[in-house]
Amino acid sequence: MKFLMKQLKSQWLIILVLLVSHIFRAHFTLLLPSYTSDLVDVGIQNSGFEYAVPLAMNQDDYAHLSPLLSQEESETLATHYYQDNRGNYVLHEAVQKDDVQMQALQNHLIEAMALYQESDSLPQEAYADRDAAYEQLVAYGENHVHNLGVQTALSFYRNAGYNPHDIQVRYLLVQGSIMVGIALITVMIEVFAFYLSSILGANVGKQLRSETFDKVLHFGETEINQFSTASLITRTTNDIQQVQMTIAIWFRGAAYAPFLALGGMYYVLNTQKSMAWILAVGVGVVFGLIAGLMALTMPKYQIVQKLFDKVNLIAREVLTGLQVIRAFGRQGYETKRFDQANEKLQGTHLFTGRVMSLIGPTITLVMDITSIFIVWFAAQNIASGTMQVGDMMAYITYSMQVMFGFLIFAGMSMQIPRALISLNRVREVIETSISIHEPHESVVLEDVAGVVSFNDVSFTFNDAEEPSLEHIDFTARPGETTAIIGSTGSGKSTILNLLMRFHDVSEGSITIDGVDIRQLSLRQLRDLIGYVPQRAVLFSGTIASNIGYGVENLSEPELERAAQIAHAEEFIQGKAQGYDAPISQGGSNVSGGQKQRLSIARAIAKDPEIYIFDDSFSALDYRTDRSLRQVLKEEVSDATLIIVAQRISTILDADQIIVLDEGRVDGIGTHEELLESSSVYREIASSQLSEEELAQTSDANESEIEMEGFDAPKI
Ligand SMILES: Nc1ncnc2c1ncn2[C@@H]1O[C@H](COP(=O)(O)OP(=O)(O)OP(=O)(O)O)[C@@H](O)[C@H]1O
Repeated sequence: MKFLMKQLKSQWLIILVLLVSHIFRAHFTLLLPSYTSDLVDVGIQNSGFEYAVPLAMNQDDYAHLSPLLSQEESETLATHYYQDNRGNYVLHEAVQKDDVQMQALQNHLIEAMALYQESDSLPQEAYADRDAAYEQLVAYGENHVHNLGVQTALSFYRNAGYNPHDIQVRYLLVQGSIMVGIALITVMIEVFAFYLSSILGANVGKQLRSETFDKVLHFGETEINQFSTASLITRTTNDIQQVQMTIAIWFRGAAYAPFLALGGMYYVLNTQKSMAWILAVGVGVVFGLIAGLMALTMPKYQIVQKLFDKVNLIAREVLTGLQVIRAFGRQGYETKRFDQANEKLQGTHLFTGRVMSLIGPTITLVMDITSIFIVWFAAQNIASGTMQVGDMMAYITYSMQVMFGFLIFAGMSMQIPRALISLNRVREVIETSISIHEPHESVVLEDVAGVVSFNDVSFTFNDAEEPSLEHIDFTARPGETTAIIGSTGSGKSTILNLLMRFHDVSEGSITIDGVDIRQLSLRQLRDLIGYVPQRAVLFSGTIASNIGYGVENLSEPELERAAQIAHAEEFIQGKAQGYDAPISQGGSNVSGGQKQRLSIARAIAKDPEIYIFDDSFSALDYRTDRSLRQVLKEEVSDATLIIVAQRISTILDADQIIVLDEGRVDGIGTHEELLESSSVYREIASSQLSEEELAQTSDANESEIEMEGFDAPKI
């Protein structure tokens, strides 16, 4: 939650505007039912007559009304009406158009106007005792009194020779236009709120994506392994998408619902308090239903996310290993494995889907039953004169809006736990503490020579029990080639990864020109090194963009030089577009050897002080391997070369060879020295070279095993 708040904090302005627009939207939405009520009660039932005030009356009616009027009321009539040429008493236009004056006049005349309707049924004595008679009328409710008054005004108007139809049409038109206006404003606010909530979701999504991406870019191997690449991809895509969608939907609907529900309740309580219990029961039942559904589905939603991970994992594994699966004829097995995971996911989805499909009809039923109760009790109130038909209609609408508000709020809030699971997965990535730290105060190396020293270095992986490297001690000097050889899993790549600070040493230290690499900024350390990984990685773009990846604005001659040294020029020139030939994602449109050459050219283009090659030559044929190293040595004669290799022929001419055996140094020396001193080295050498070659190489005459007739390219 704290994390969510932090993400939302930066969006406070959008949230504020959204909430304000929701308040306006609820306000306008809640205005409509009372207009509908007026349309029925005034517009239809009372022919558009809003006030119990005669707009006009003939002399007879005036005479009949007079005995019911007090002295003061008679004076009021006299001042507000004038006599037209037919002798009718007509209300002044200005008063007719002024609601305040009409209301005041109505307050003044209502008693007489209401009693007038009843005058035929009232005994003469009661007629004379106006107060007592009026009290009898009020007992039926104010609505009843008002209706009687309006009926009097209406009949006076007719008797005076006017047609009330015009007034009714005018009233319906005005009210209708206002209602259309309100509806339009509501729609506009709604569209605006939709737009804002989408922006809000998209902003938070973008924020999370860039925070995750930035974080992952700083991850060391340890953190990558902790999450796995597949999971990191799901977290940056699917999980963030889930959070983004929930935020957009929640702020669009759920944030609006309380305003609608509370506003509706206010109107309900203001109209008919006595019937509020029906609504309370309805809302209670809706809440009970939703709580029950949540209890049923929520645990399943948690499972869905995990099952989704599983399906993702299998899908990724299958897609990346498609060739192997086909080669080993394991399609059937993989299909079954995928189907199992997929069916589990489908089963869980079906369960939640079925439960959710119940929600609509059940809630509609509850709402309908509530409406029936409202109509039942309202009918009694209408009969007793305390309520009008239009009021009942408005009451039903308000009640439905209240229930709907609660429903939307609860229904949409059900999405939150799901989104929180996703948000938590994203938070884990963003809040992971990175094991490789920048130094507090970095040392800046100048005039770097490139002397790399491993000083009694040991290293244990986080999740491993045994150390992968123990007491590694050697120095690689500029102008020299240091080779590292050893069996699979002996720790060769780990040594290079420690030098790149993909991991930090557990014990001992690694220095460059005597400075601990942990004191150098990561930027400077990695700028000093040209790294060629074991598996060449290319990026989508062109050949030129891949070679120039580590350098800004690489000049054309530099680009060509790097390609020449890496022996990539020939195949580049063979392409119609040359250096501008496209490279597809992951370099899938070039061969393994070509990929490796481009990867080597990329390191050379950086012109670094230290080169590290992690078994980078094994994808090259023997000839190219030899020639490339020869040219490289000539061209970058001042640099420190560290080469990890599996092939003895690759390292025969190295100035020093470090033999690794199960994470320990078994021997350091030249080829000839090691043949003498290291049994491990001898074993590797004898497994790869013939007796003859061994004898030759031990005479330090490696050139004799060179391929004949091969010329290195001229640089
Ligand atoms: N992320 C890891 N977590 C735990 N152990 C690891 C991890 N990566 C490598 N190891 C272990 O560390 C040891 C050294 O691995 P490393 O990759 O350095 O060997 P290598 O000599 O480069 O092997 P190869 O020649 O096959 O590439 C191995 O025993 C390996 O199982």
